[in-house]
Amino acid sequence: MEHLDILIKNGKAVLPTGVTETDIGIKDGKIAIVEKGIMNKAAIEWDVENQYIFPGMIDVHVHFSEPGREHWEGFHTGSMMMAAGGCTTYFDMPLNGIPSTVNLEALSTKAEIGNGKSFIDFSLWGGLVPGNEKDLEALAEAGVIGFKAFLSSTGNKEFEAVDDLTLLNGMKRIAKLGKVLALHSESDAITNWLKEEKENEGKYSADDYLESRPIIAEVEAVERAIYYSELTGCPLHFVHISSAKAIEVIEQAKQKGMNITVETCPHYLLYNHEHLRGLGTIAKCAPPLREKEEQQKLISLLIENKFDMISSDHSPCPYELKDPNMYNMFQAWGGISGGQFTLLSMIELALKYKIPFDTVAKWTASAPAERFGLADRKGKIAIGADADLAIITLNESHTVTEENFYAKHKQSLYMGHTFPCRIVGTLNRGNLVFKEGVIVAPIPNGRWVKPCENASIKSV
Ligand SMILES: NC(=O)NC(NC(N)=O)C(=O)[O-]
Ligand SMILES: [Zn+2]
Ligand SMILES: [Zn+2]
Repeated sequence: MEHLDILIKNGKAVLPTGVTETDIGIKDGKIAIVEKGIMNKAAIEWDVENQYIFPGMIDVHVHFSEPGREHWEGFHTGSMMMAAGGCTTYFDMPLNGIPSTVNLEALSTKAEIGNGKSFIDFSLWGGLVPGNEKDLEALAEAGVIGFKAFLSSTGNKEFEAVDDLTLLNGMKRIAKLGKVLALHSESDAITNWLKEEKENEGKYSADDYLESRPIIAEVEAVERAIYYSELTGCPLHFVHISSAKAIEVIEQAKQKGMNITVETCPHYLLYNHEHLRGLGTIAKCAPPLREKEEQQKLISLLIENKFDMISSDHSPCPYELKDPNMYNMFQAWGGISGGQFTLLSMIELALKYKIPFDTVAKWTASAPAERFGLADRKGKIAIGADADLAIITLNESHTVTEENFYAKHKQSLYMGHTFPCRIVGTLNRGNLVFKEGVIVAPIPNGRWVKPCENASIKSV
C-alpha cells in the first residue's frame, strides 16, 4: 500500500457533489485518495473530525503593491494573510506596484519576487493601458492569467484608465490571444464630472462620495463594454459589481450566449453606505458601498446564483492614506483591506441564507479555476488535483483583531467583525502553511501558476 505524506482523517469534505464525510490522502503535493477509512500509512496524520475541508480559495482579485510600493503590501505578508484566510492561490492585479504589470519585463520581475516571497501559489494579471497594445501578446505568451483594464481613473498614475479606442483595440487583440479581459466598470466621464461638481461646491462627505459614483455610472460602463465585446468577440470578466441593475444587464448578455463572467466582493454583501457614514475612510472603495436596499438586492442575487465568483479586491494602503480623521472623503485611498476574510464571509452568508457549501466552493474555487485555465490542477477536491485545502470549523467563532490579521497594515473594515467559523489550517500543494493561528511553513513555498496551454477559456 502506498505510503502517504499526509492523511487527513474524518473531515467533512466540500466536494463538487456536496459535503461528504471522508478521509483525504496526500502524496507529492497532490490529492491521492478520497475515501472513508483510508488505511495507508502516512508521515503525518491529522484528525479533523467535525471540521469542514474546503478546496483552497482561489481569489482572482488582490492588489499587492510589490515592487515599488511594498510599504503598502507585498508578497510576503500579503500571502501570509491570504493563507490565514484559507486561500491557496491569488491573482495579483497589474496595478498599485511600480512599475505596473504592463510589459514582459515588469511581469518577469514580479514573478521572480513572488516566487521568492509568496507562501501560497499565485497568478499574475497583465494590464491593458493606453499605449501597451503591442505588449499584450508577449504577456499572454509568458503566462498572464488574463488582462485587466480600468474604465475609470485608478487613483495611481502608473496605471492609466483606457480610452474607448484603446479598449476596442485591446479587446480585439485579447480575443485573438484567447484571454479574458477583466474590467473595473465605472464611467470615467460620469464619475469625474460628478466629483468635480462636488469639489466646486466644497462637498466632501460620505454621502457626497456615494453620490459621485452612482449606480448608473456602473451600468453605463458595463453596457458599453458589452457592446464592445459583441464587436470584438473579447471574453469579459466584470470585477466587483455593486448593483442589481448591472447584474441584470450582464445576465441578459449571458442569456444571449456571450462569454462573460462576473464577481462581487464580500464587502458589498456584508456592509453598506451606513458603514462609510459611521466608520469613515476605512469603508471607502470604488464602486462605493451601496445603500442598504441595494445590499439586500445583491444578497438576493447571490442566493439566486447570479454571481460566477467572489473575490476580495484586497486593496490596502498605509495608514495615513486612510486616516480616519481625514475630513475629505475624496482624498482617502479607495480600497478595502480584507483579503483574509472572503471565505469566512461567504460561509457566514451561506449559514445565514442556507446556501449549500458546494455552491460557496464553486464561487471561491472551481469557477475561478475553470474560467482562467487552472482547472487541470486546481479548484476542487479530486484525485490528481493539487492538495490545496482549507480546514474550517463551525464550532468556534472568529473575531478579527490586529493580532490575528496578517496584513502589513492592520486597518480593515472587518476589524472587530465576528465570523461564525474559523480557519483551522491551510495546505498549499500539500504543504501545511497555516495552522491554529500560526504561519507554520518554514519558508515561502508558493509558485507562480500559469494557465494551461490549451485552456479553452469558457464562461462558467
Ligand atoms: N487601484 C486600486 O487598487 N483600486 C481598487 N480600489 C477600490 N476597489 O476601491 C480597485 O480595484 O478599483
Ligand atoms: Zn477596481
Ligand atoms: Zn481591485
